[in-house]
Amino acid sequence: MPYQTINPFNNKLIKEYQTHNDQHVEQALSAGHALYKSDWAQGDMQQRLKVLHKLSDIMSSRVEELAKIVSVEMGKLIEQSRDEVKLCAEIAKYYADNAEEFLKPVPYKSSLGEAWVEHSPIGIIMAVEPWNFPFYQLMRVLAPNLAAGNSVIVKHAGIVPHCAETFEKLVSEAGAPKGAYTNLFISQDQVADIIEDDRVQGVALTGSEKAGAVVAAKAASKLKKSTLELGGNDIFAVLEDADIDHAAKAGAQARVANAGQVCTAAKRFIIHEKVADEFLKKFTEHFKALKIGDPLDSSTTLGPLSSADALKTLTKQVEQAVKNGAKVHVGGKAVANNPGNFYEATILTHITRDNPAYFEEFFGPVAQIYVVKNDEELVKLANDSNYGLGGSLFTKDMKRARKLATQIETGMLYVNSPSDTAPELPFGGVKRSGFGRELSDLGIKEFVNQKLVVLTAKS
Ligand SMILES: NC(=O)c1ccc[n+]([C@@H]2O[C@H](COP(=O)([O-])OP(=O)(O)OC[C@H]3O[C@@H](n4cnc5c(N)ncnc54)[C@H](O)[C@@H]3O)[C@@H](O)[C@H]2O)c1
Ligand SMILES: O=CCCC(=O)O
Repeated sequence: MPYQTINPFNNKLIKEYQTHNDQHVEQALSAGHALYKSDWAQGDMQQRLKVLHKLSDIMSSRVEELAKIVSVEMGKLIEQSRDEVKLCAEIAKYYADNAEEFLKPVPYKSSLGEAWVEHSPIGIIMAVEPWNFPFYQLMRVLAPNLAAGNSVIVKHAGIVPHCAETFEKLVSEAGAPKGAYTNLFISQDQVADIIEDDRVQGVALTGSEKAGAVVAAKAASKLKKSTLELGGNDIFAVLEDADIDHAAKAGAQARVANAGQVCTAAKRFIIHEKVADEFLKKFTEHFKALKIGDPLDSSTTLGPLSSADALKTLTKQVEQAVKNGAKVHVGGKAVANNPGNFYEATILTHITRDNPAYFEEFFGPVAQIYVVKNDEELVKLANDSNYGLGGSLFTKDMKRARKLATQIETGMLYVNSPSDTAPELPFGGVKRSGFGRELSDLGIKEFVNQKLVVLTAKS
């Protein structure tokens, strides 16, 4: 697998990276394991939290430089890249400030004696990460695991090596010792070898269903725990009492942010029939007003897809959807005569259940519109999905919103806002969107030994 930086705005190759061989892999495993056995991991956690504080400060002070690396490498609009870097700094600070509280021993009342559960590190965690948030995905794994005392080895996506290398340098500059965080430019076979190694005790993957199934199966074959953050086909439901101006604007943003390449992007718009025409009209206006261009130009509102392959996949998906009866309301093809990976902001209607598009995740600026008569139909359609990641719901009736939120089968649901993320909120899904949680107190407890100690009456 090549590791290359190609600017998606013009498809110019910027740099190719040398891959790591098995000797490099062994060095990473030895360093990570030695660190896990050392006072760094087993001793006072303050030394680790200090590194996270420093990492947060470094990222906060270098937002512009880091954001530019993201935008050039995978095409994210510069303002969104800045937000990603700031979010990383917030996550590092959040765990620096809260990890001690999260990992303090928890007492249990028991007739057997004084009992508590303490939290200790377990060893090396192998992380496999995607390109769509090339710093944030790394921070979601690094921050809680560094705080907990686990060593992290990362295989990032082949199209974001500059981000991968830069993040490793940032962690090192913040004072993390050798072995705390190692980036490897390796193949899928090497990932499998690492997962097999006894020094590795956990596997975290964010990416596609296909990659998740392979990597989790490998982890399971060696009886190792994994967390999977996979794809989504999130709903964006608009009820008849919603503020339609607000919903249409938020919906457009929720579909096209990061050029639509977000796991929790709004993908299936489910609109109550009484407001469907009004919503579609306003939503379409927002799509038509989008301006494609250089992600580094702050007036651009729709950037390129991350790679030529991503553009090819999305183009095929829309063609296939149309062949199976979907109607193109607006957009519907790659932007003509452009050297970059641009796809038109697209709205599809008339998608029936026998259309493959009904169950597929479209990783790009393509919205699907469905119209329903009532809440029962809404819930049925929302839950008729193999995925269950996030979703959002627009209504003024909070009683109805609470009821619907409970009925919809997802790991996350936002009312009157697009899906969002924050260090203190658990992130993850159900069904084929994966299992386990990142961020918050739940995220830091995925890869720790929750060890019971009992001082019995005989002690
Ligand atoms: N739930 C979440 O938090 C979340 C976040 C971001 C992206 N995603 C999902 O990720 C997908 C898009 O990302 P992608 O196209 O880069 O996904 P991908 O699965 O192709 O790649 C993700 C990572 O897995 C690696 N990989 C792929 N197959 C592998 C294998 N067999 N063994 C080892 N490593 C392997 C890739 O090289 C990359 O590093 C979408 O489905 C999106 O919804 C989910
Ligand atoms: O693509 C997945 C991550 C998106 C998010 O955390 O907001």
